[in-house]
Amino acid sequence: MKLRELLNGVPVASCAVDLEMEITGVSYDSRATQPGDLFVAMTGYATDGHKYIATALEKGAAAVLCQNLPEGDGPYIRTADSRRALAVIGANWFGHPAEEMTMIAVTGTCGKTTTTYLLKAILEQVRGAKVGLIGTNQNMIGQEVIPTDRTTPESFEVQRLFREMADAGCTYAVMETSSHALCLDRVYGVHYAVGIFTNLTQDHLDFHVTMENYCDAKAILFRNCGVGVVNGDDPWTPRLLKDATCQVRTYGVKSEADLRAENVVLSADGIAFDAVTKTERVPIRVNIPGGFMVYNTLDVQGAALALGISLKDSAAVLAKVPHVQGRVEVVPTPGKDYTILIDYAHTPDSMVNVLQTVKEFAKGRTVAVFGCGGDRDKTKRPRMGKAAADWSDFAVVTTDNPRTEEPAAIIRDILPGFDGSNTPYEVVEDRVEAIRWAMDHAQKDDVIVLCGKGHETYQEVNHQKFHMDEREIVAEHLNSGR
Ligand SMILES: CC(=O)N[C@H]1[C@@H](OP(=O)(O)OP(=O)(O)OC[C@H]2O[C@@H](n3ccc(=O)[nH]c3=O)[C@H](O)[C@@H]2O)O[C@H](CO)[C@@H](O)[C@@H]1O[C@H](C)C(=O)N[C@@H](C)C(=O)N[C@H](CCC(=O)O)C(=O)O
Ligand SMILES: Nc1ncnc2c1ncn2[C@@H]1O[C@H](COP(=O)(O)OP(=O)(O)OP(=O)(O)O)[C@@H](O)[C@H]1O
Ligand SMILES: N[C@H](CCC[C@H](N)C(=O)O)C(=O)O
Ligand SMILES: [Mg+2]
Repeated sequence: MKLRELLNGVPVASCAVDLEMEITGVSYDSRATQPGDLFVAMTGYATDGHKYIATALEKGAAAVLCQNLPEGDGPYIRTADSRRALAVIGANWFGHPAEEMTMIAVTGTCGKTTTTYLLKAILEQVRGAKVGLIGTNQNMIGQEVIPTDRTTPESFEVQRLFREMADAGCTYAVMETSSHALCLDRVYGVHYAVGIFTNLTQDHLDFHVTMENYCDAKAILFRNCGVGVVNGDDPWTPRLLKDATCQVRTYGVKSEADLRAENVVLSADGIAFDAVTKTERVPIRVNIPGGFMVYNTLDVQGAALALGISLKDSAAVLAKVPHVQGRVEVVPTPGKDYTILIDYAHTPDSMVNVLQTVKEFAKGRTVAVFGCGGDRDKTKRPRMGKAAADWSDFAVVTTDNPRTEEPAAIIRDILPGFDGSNTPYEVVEDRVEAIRWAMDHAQKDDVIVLCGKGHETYQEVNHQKFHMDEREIVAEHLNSGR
């Protein structure tokens, strides 16, 4: 593609390159640069892409787009914001694939992954559509699974995925847009037909610093969508919508929302309620337990309504939808008189939610096995400790993904959450041993909740991922005769 076409829409401050030059690829990481590429240098949080301009040129980059011009002459193009430019370049390179599909984005602290799966099922079954999905567990093109490392990939990869989806015949793309993604322009320039807001509770304050900033990052979505389907019960919603440019449809249980849940019945194996709008009342049943699932169901049905799908049609799909991997997932424990659940609760609010749900229905004790991620918001650690202290009968405090931190130091941050509580706990640093410990000490009718890892089948230590699948650990321990 000609450089001129690739830079269409990118504000260029200075340019020392012939714009008619043919560019054969785009890279933003010098380790992946190929001859003929446009290398985009971005200032980062760990390092600065500008430091790698020389390496990229040595590897054959044809031109460099940057924010700060290096000294001396070179094939340099300067722009004010290279991260934002990368998003525009991605859309140009892949031929604006998002414009070929109906785009739906989900943001919020909890419930994004769950919401995307439920909505994908509805679009497939009601519309008979092929649907693309981008999110934490995996990316999908119809039923084809593409593994992922992050909730929302870098802008260029997002655009690549959109292209693959559109070429494969997807007419809808449903995606999670994390607050990092919105803040770091990973979806800059993408216009969504529908944007969904689930809720806002504490997470990622290492990055956003304040809850207000965190909310304002999520708010970006509502300046880039046609209809905003938002949680009317969430205290952050008014701030979220302050500068919104979309139509707004609210859902909720407590508020006078456009779509409401009435007569809510929670049980150990699911939820039921009446979905109520101004004009109709439709009974809903979903076989996934948890009070929070009422909200996840309402936001999905609100989005489906905005896309022209009736409550009755979405209800029929929701009645049969399977659980989402790693979200309130039951692990088989044949022959045992206790239950084990895997759940992705890794924030204070999600821990309260899942433990509260379990406590309501468990005949025996609710046992929480949990740790906290390293290189993430440290202030959520004691609050996750408090969630376990408040909502479990016994806790096993262990490791999550320590990343570059000392596991013992992370655990030290968690334990003050138990101050003033009578809830007993045991510290077992090694997560495999912690799971075995909980199983060995299980009492009749206990429900052991393995919090935090959900679908993850690895543990990340010092930039390296080691295989660790909680389902396998449980099965192996049972097979070992314990
Ligand atoms: C805080 C954050 O999100 N950082 C992301 C950001 O990194 P960064 O800008 O700090 O990059 P950097 O490492 O400083 O490097 C700067 C530039 O130099 C380049 N470089 C670097 C080294 C080199 O040898 N050559 C080179 O060219 C890098 O490619 C980059 O372009 O851009 C990088 C490129 O896309 C991402 O890999 C990186 O994600 C890191 C790994 C990360 O952990 N992100 C997490 C926090 C995240 O994004 N999480 C959200 C939320 C999850 C949820 O709640 O669901 C997500 O969407 O997954
Ligand atoms: N609507 C909700 N409100 C509060 N907690 C929820 C809600 N939905 C799910 N949860 C809890 O949060 C956990 C994560 O759910 P899910 O993966 O759907 O959220 P997410 O927003 O995609 O998370 P992430 O930020 O990691 O991508 C679940 O395992 C459950 O414990
Ligand atoms: N998307 C979240 C996932 C956290 C999962 C948990 N297992 C952890 O490592 O803290 C994050 O990157 O903060
Ligand atoms: Mg997710």
